[in-house]
Amino acid sequence: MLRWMTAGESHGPELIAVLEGLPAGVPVLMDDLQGDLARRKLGYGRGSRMKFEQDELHISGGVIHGRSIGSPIALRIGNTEWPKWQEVMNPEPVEVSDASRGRSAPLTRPRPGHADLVGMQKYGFDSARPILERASARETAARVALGAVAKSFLAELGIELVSHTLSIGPVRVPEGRPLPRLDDVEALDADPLRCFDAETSALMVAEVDDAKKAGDTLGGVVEVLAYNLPPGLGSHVQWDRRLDSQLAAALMGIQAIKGVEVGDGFLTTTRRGSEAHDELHRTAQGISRDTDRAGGTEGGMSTGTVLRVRAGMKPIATVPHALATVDVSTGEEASAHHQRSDVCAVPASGVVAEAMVALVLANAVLEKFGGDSIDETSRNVDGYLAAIPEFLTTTAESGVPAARL
Ligand SMILES: Cc1cc2nc3c(=O)[nH]c(=O)nc-3n(C[C@H](O)[C@H](O)[C@H](O)COP(=O)(O)O)c2cc1C
Ligand SMILES: C=C(O[C@@H]1CC(C(=O)O)=C[C@@H](OP(=O)(O)O)[C@H]1O)C(=O)O
Repeated sequence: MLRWMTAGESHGPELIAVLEGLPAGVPVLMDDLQGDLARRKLGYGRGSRMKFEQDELHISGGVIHGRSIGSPIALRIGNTEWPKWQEVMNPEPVEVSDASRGRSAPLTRPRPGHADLVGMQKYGFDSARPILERASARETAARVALGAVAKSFLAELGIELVSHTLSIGPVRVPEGRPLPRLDDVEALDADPLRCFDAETSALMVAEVDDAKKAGDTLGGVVEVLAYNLPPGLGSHVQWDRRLDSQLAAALMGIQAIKGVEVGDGFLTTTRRGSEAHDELHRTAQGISRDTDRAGGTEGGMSTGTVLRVRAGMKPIATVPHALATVDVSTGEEASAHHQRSDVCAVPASGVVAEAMVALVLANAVLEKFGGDSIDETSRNVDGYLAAIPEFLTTTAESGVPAARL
């Protein structure tokens, strides 16, 4: 079983991440992890902090000479902005100097849509600072670094993940466009919105510009695809062993994600049964499906076709044209606090969603196949696949997916 956890505050000295249960022999390379951390900072519409803050990655445990050794992987991501925050966020009781006094002023005008108000009620604070520090999506850097490790494990087994942006606000990729594959990732990352359709991407840029000009923010939908999964990850026998339930929980666990769909999701509910499922056909290579409506799971198990999951992000809560709130220090109506923020962080959420899907899939692979070394896991996968009779095998190209929302 794979377990992971993160710690650290948005303006603290560093983020910490631990991944336990990874077999030995998995490549864990600084370049790969840094590469994904850099991808998470991409995207048109992000705020100024993405430009000046660096992710200072350290591998503190579990890796020797670029390969995992079976012990917990420990990662540390330093916040390069820490010097500015070390008085305000110091774990020791310290005197706050005049230079830091503005930053340490109590935040008493909670932002609707963020964790501020309910966090203050629940944890007994009269300032939103201790709440927003951990509620902030800065924490997703730690999860992306862990996800890069999980992706490396999956890649050793031939499993590949791609994430992309399907919509920003009302601007959507048109129905039916063939979806991106691993070869397209470089082009996707080069696109300002991580959208594979150039025409739609240009409209998305215009939408972000328009929202920014209006002092407003945007949400949208991202999709993660996983290619070359074996059939049978997850299980139908218990609610929490279903692969789709684990994917949904992991995606909903990303800040600001408010909906998850597997395959055609809610669209499926509008169809009749005769048009809702993926019919099976016999071919020379085994069993194939002409459609991919289910998105690669049936009965809570991977079917061996392409996995397709989507996550819907609400618009950023720190709206520059500040929302109405109540100042909790006076009880008076006020405008919510705002200094700076992203206009749109949907492309970054795609990279985070990819990391979360990678962690869930890596866990599901280990649950099914075990292995204390990557060679052992790999042998177990091969043995399982070889034992499936040819007439029951799902062909790799079954149900090639196309864009749908
Ligand atoms: C990558 C990413 C970047 C975000 N950037 C901001 C931001 O700059 N300002 C903001 O108010 N919220 C931002 N958010 C969203 C907040 O973290 C989120 O609204 C907050 O945690 C409350 O959402 P919840 O109700 O889903 O927890 C971002 C979310 C993600 C995933
Ligand atoms: C720091 C990151 O995202 C932050 C997520 C975030 C929020 O409220 O979630 C608010 C912003 O931080 P600040 O309020 O300091 O400008 C974003 O920059 C990051 O993604 O690395």
